[in-house]
Amino acid sequence: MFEQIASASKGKQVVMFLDYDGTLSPIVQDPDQAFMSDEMREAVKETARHFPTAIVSGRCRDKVYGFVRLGGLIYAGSHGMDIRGPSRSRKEQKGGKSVLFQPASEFLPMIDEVYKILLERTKSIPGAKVETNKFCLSVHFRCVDEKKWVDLAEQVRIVLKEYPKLKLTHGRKVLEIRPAIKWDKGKALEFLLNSLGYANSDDVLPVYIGDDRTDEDAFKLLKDRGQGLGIVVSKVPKETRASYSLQEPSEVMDFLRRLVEWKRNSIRASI
Ligand SMILES: O=P(O)(O)OC[C@H]1O[C@H](O[C@H]2O[C@H](CO)[C@@H](O)[C@H](O)[C@H]2O)[C@H](O)[C@@H](O)[C@@H]1O
Repeated sequence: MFEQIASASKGKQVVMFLDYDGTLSPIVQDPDQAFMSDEMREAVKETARHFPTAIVSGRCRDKVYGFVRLGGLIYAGSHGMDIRGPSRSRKEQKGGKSVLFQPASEFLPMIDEVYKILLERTKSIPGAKVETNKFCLSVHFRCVDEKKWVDLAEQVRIVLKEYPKLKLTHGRKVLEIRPAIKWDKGKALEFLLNSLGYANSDDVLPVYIGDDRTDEDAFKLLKDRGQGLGIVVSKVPKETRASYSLQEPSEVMDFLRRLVEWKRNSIRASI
């Protein structure tokens, strides 16, 4: 797989897009403890030194930055609804100037309201956890007894009936609530490519690595563009629009290291 990707990227600018949970950090029971290893941080840091790199997460931007703790990267939180991205002007980009893009900002009061209601509604279900990700909410059931999953989903459904402008999606043992706007990780990827100046460029190779259903929107975008590569992180074969797969975050780390090494060698060879 690596050789195929390296050969596809010859003469092209690789732009790296990385999901966080399950891709850079292993899945753990407590979402607040999903730390990334120092080795992975180093691999991401080196990746960002060699290629434009963005973290695209369901978490809110501040939270995912709190886990990654690296400058020089683009951060897109809340499934791409909270982007601190590069300025469109090359001059400003060089000066490190960034711009905020938040297409769902009008939903903030509604999301806050629903967060409070869900906290109240789910507090009697042991193990249930409601997490706010600024423009989105996550209702976790990883630590809920399987017999109670239906009850929890029903509580969420009842609440959302009153909020038709919000929609429900599913992730890894999590129900995700977000504004029903046409915006997802795929749109965020496209937005970032445009912001980086690669809107209609043939000599760019976006690479997106992710493990969850919301990452499929980004894999689809790449397929539809006929440009770039999706890499799904999964231990088991699953239906996906990604072209390649890695089994777990440690393999993602090895892949990033190899890519950096390959880039260094190609720079050396060209001198
Ligand atoms: O887009 P991502 O960066 O992958 O974020 C998706 C969700 O990830 C987190 O939940 C998942 O990881 C947790 C920690 O390993 C795990 O406990 C949980 O079961 C997983 O669903 C995060 O907590 C969510 O808010 C994100 O939406």
